[in-house]
Amino acid sequence: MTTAAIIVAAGRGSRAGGGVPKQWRSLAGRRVADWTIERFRGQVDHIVLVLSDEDSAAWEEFRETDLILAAGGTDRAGSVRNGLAALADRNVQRVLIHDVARPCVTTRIITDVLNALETCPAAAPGLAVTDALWVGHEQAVTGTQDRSNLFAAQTPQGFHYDAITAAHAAHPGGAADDVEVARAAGLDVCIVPGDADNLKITRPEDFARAERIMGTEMDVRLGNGYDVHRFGDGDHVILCGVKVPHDRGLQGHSDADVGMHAVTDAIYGALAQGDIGQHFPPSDPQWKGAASEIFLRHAVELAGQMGYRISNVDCTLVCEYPKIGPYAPAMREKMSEIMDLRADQVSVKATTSERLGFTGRSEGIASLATACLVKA
Ligand SMILES: Nc1ccn([C@@H]2O[C@H](COP(=O)(O)OP(=O)(O)OP(=O)(O)O)[C@@H](O)[C@H]2O)c(=O)n1
Ligand SMILES: C[C@](O)(CO)[C@H](O)COP(=O)(O)O
Repeated sequence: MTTAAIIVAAGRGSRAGGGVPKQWRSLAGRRVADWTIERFRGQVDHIVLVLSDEDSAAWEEFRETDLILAAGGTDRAGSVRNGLAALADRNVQRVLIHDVARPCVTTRIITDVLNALETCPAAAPGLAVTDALWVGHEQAVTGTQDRSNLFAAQTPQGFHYDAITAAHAAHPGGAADDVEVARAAGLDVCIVPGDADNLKITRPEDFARAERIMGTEMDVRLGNGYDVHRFGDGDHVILCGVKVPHDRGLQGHSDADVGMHAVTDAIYGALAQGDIGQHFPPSDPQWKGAASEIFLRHAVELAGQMGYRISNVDCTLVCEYPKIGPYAPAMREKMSEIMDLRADQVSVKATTSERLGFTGRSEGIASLATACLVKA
């Protein structure tokens, strides 16, 4: 089952003011769009970002990433249609459509919408209206409105891809959201619980509220990892996923990738979920000679399941030889690919121990790592 998210980000944010469209303004240290994109990483297979032709710097920037880009339409629905078209050859079954202006969306909401799509052709978060509702005219109450069965609509709104694509193609226009488009095509829409914190930044004061939400929910975790492997016979070592020629090999039950083991343990540590030995016991013959990326992928998956995203990882290799510098870029690239991070979120560096101790005598290689995880 292939799942995609379409983040519509082509609006001008006229009600929010501020000189630049709201999605490019800063919120708790990052741009609104960066927060929103981050929320969907690890939750879906593809992310489409719909951008206005006016935002040329964003086109330049995001062209270099794994995001699929699509051009904005003249209204929100037009942007959604272009986002759907950008997925035409990706064999997508489920699609989530989300406002870039809702950066506080939670993993819980995304998961609930996806789970609801198992049984419903469409599903979306709604917030039951709790305030009394009035009808007003010229600052005077002219009537009241029964609030029972009323919901405030939120995003991401989720659909079966073929059904919502057909629904948009058939719709005459003017819909407030994709649920309205889906219902016009006869699709049943299930409501999952929304969240008051999943606000859409619309007016200038919404930035302060979103910052407060970000601030209160910010859960940052650090973990450290340390590992040592002894030199033995061989003509290469595997370090951070890269084969490095050397006149000795590293001994170990798996491929003895001391760097990747330290990074994996740092992630387990941040999650307070033990260490590699607990998850992949050395006594178990199935891990004999195993590629260490199996362990790292497991730790990353566990982080996602627990609702954390990896913000950055820093790994230090301690050895006199082999020289790490020439291989460090490939190591960063390999580990960033495994962890689904950008290369600038992964650091690999090395130091000697001035010929002191077991690393100084070239009896083995040690590695230390730190991982920073943030509640997604
Ligand atoms: N032509 C458009 C219009 C809107 N949107 C997106 O649709 C969402 C709707 O939220 P809204 O608050 O209406 O955004 P804006 O249209 O940017 O805001 P405003 O109406 O204040 O200009 C936003 O993510 C916006 O970027 C879009 O992708 N393409
Ligand atoms: C789709 C939406 O977020 C549902 O609440 C909303 O309708 C889009 O924003 P707008 O202010 O109605 O344009």
